[in-house]
Amino acid sequence: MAFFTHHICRGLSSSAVRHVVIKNVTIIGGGQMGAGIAQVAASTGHAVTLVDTNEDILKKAVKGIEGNLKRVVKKKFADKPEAGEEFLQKAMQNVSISTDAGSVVQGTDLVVEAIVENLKVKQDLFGGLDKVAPAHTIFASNTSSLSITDIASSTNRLDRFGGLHFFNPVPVMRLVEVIATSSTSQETFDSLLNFSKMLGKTSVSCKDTPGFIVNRLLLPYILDAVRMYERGDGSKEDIDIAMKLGCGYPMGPFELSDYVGLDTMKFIMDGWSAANPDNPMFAQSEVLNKLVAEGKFGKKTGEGFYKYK
Ligand SMILES: CCCCCCCCCCCCC[C@H](O)CC(=O)SCCNC(=O)CCNC(=O)[C@H](O)C(C)(C)COP(=O)(O)OP(=O)(O)OC[C@H]1O[C@@H](n2cnc3c(N)ncnc32)[C@H](O)[C@@H]1OP(=O)(O)O
Ligand SMILES: NC(=O)c1ccc[n+]([C@@H]2O[C@H](COP(=O)([O-])OP(=O)(O)OC[C@H]3O[C@@H](n4cnc5c(N)ncnc54)[C@H](O)[C@@H]3O)[C@@H](O)[C@H]2O)c1
Repeated sequence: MAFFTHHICRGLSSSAVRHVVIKNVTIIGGGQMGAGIAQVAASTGHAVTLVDTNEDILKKAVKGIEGNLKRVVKKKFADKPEAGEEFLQKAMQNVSISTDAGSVVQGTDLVVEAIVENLKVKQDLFGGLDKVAPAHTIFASNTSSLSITDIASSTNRLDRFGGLHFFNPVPVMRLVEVIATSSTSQETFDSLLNFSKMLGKTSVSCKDTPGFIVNRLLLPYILDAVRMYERGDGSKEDIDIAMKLGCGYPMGPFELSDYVGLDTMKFIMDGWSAANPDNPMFAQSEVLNKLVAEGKFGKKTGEGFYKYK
């Protein structure tokens, strides 16, 4: 059940701002990102329903969440095992799963979508949910590269629609980009900011511009690394080592691409290429296309630029 709260918003000189307090969250997509968002939301006291079309993926996601939380408990509650066990039980009790998004959104305050990076698929999902979700329910997409305005256009709740862009792995990465379109209401935006804060994340505000902040800068970097490799200017191993040791990045661009998922990378790349057909930066990458065609999506399939088996 949602309720509203008033608070004084810093920077808005004592104007009262309302936000929906989010308790019940539906997360759609039980892959890497959806499972990570579910883990963080459940362990911060939210009632979470994780939805996927594939039941096996949901079972795997729940197993993964439990495994990750056990690692957290072992570390954080090293000298308080009982409190750790209680934390784990409570967090796991907060997670339920479903393959029927339409039925579970009926009691939800927030839908966070983390499904495949495809505009039409996201629009179809939200268009359907818009017809059955309560009026107060806020919709948010975790898209990496698509326009939130375009995704929201399949609904009649443009004022209650925004972007929540999490980073992978969600339990570790501290940032959330909160995206407002020109139609997102202040109340929705404040609700999304507050939700990010409740998850323990630091948020930055972004306009609905391509790639928001992080990916607008990350995409040319990764693309340039791939072009260097394709030209034979450096091996992927050397480029990765160079960026880790030369810049202090935790992963090099090829390790990061494998970690994000080359299928997702290709969806992003194809979208930007279609939107900017004359920009040589977005010309097709033969190496990426070949790996994806071979089903080598990176860490999640056991092979991408590198082998993980
Ligand atoms: C290729 C063709 C070109 C195509 C062009 C398209 C380009 C598009 C570019 C955009 C991609 C966008 C993707 C997305 O929208 C945005 C992103 O998410 S970008 C990715 C951001 N993430 C990163 O940059 C991650 C960088 N890596 C790291 O920070 C670290 O390597 C790591 C993943 C945290 C792992 O750290 P390590 O030290 O190596 O390993 P440990 O195992 O010791 O872990 C440290 C610490 O973290 C905990 N942990 C690790 N993984 C998880 C997990 N999955 N869940 C929960 N916890 C995890 C682990 O337990 C350790 O905890 P501690 O013991 O320290 O408490
Ligand atoms: N991988 C990353 O590093 C990363 C980081 C930030 C944002 N994102 C974005 O998050 C989204 C998900 O990425 P991911 O890496 O978790 O992908 P993933 O492939 O790991 O998971 C996607 C899941 O969505 C499910 N799915 C597909 N269509 C569905 C539908 N209609 N209804 C319910 N479930 C459906 C699939 O079965 C799959 O389990 C994408 O939009 C991606 O761009 C990814």
